[in-house]
Amino acid sequence: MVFKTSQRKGKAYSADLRKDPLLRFQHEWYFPLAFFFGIVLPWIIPGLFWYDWRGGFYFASILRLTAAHHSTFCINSLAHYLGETPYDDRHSPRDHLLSAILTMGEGYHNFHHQFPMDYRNAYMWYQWDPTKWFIATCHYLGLASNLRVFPSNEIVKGALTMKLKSLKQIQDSVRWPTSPEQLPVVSWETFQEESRSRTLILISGFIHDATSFIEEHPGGAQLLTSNSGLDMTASFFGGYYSHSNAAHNRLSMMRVGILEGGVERPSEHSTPESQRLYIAER
Ligand code: HEM
Repeated sequence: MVFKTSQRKGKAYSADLRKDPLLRFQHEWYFPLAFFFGIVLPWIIPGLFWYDWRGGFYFASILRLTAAHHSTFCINSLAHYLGETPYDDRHSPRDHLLSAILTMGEGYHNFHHQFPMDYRNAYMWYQWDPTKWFIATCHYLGLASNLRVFPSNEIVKGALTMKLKSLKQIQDSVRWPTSPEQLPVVSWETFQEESRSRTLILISGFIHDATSFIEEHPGGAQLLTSNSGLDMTASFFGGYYSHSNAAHNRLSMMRVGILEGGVERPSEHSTPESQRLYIAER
């Protein structure tokens, strides 16, 4: 089972998925399961309970499947065609109310790509995606949990109780990245030592503490933990995977220090010969 990232280099770490017996079962039996649950089951339920075999086949099975597929396909066509790109114009996803409704939750697509963890799917309350309103309501009623919201869950709760906070309060609740002047300059030795007890990743001369992000990393925990104490600048910028602007924003909030000299120091044991061998092995 290989989970490959589309059009970009690098593979997501998927050992955890491969270990899950339910996922393995689904992967191995994908086509029979899709046929049974997508076509047969919705067809036979109206037939067995209401003796409506034709209605079950045409409406519950085929029409429902067609509508579900078309709304899914809208994400890759309409949601990348209609509307504006207010959060990032480097990529093609766009924000539009029509596609927000048709795609059932992915519609404010530009926002969604920039802030994938934010289930509101837009910044201002009047832009909120209809299906995300549903999720937010469930969350507020205690029926959905463990949702991560940027900038803060409180804003969703406030809006739902019709007590919208002022823009000033919203701005205050956002966690801004630490500015370089506030960060300590750290020696290579200290960086190495500290990276043994927590996950510290060096990117563009900044040391980032990714410990609290490990479980959330879409590329897998292992790519962070096994690279603690290393300079991952090239990997982060496309050598392994070209991260989105959203990822760059997340990264800037994890800064804990600046490396003295800015770049990884070559190991004292590193010789031109050993470097050649290392490259050949990989
Ligand atoms: C603290 C540093 C890092 C942060 C904050 C971070 C954040 C993210 C985020 C937000 C994504 C989702 C896609 C996107 O928005 O681009 C992502 C995906 C990914 N990251 Fe990272 N990342 C970090 C370090 C790394 C490193 C060092 C590697 C590789 C050695 C890596 C490999 C990947 C891969 C392969 C994916 C794609 C997963 C997939 O969708 O299949 N990341 N990362």
